[in-house]
Amino acid sequence: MTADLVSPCRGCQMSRTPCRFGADDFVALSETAARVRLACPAAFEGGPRVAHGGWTAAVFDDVLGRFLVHTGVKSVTATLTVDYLLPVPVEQPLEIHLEIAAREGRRNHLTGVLRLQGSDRDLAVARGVWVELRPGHFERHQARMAELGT
Ligand SMILES: CCCCCCCC/C=C\CCCCCCCC(=O)SCCNC(=O)CCNC(=O)[C@H](O)C(C)(C)COP(=O)(O)OP(=O)(O)OC[C@H]1O[C@@H](n2cnc3c(N)ncnc32)[C@H](O)[C@@H]1OP(=O)(O)O
Repeated sequence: MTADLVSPCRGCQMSRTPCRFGADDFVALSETAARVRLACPAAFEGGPRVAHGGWTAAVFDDVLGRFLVHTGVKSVTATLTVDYLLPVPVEQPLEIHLEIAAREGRRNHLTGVLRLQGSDRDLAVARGVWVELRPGHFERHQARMAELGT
C-alpha cells in the first residue's frame, strides 16, 4: 500500500465538513501504520491553552477506528485506554503515529502516540481493542431501539 489519505468519519462525510477534531491530514504509511498531522481546535480548550482530555480521547478513538476501516476492517471500539503524560497545547502542530499492533480473530489491537510535531516527547499514548463487526450489527441495534419504542 502506498501513502494514501484516510477518509473522514461518517458524520463528517455526511455533513461535508472538515474533521471536527482537526484530523484531516491523515495518511496511511503501510498496511499497519499511519500518521496524522493535526491541531487541537480552540473550541476544545479544557484548561488555559490546554486541550480538554476528552478531545484527546475522542481523536484517538476517531483516527484509530478510521485507519482500521481504511484497511478494510469494519470495526467498532471495544476498549480504549489513554495515558495522559503531558498537557496538550491547543492550536499547535501535533502529530499522531498509530499502528495496528496485532490481530487475533475479530479483535484488533491498536496503539497511538500523540506528540508535538518535531518532538520525540510523548504527550499521550492510546491502546485499544477494535472488534470486527458481525453482519447485521446496525440492524440489531435498530431492532433493540425499536423494542424500546425509540
Ligand atoms: C460508530 C460506528 C463505526 C462503524 C464503522 C463502519 C463505517 C465506516 C465509516 C467511516 C469510518 C469511521 C470510523 C470512526 C471510528 C469511530 C469508532 C467508534 O467510536 S465505534 C463506536 C463505539 N463502540 C461501540 O459502539 C461498540 C459497542 N459494542 C458492541 O457493539 C459489542 O460489544 C462488540 C461489537 C464490540 C462486540 O460484540 P459482538 O457480539 O459482535 O462480539 P462478541 O462475540 O461479544 O466479541 C467478539 C470478540 O471481541 C472480543 N471483545 C468484545 N468486547 C471486548 C472488550 N471489551 N475487550 C476485549 N475484547 C472484547 C470478544 O472476546 C470476542 O473475541 P473472540 O472472537 O472470542 O476472540
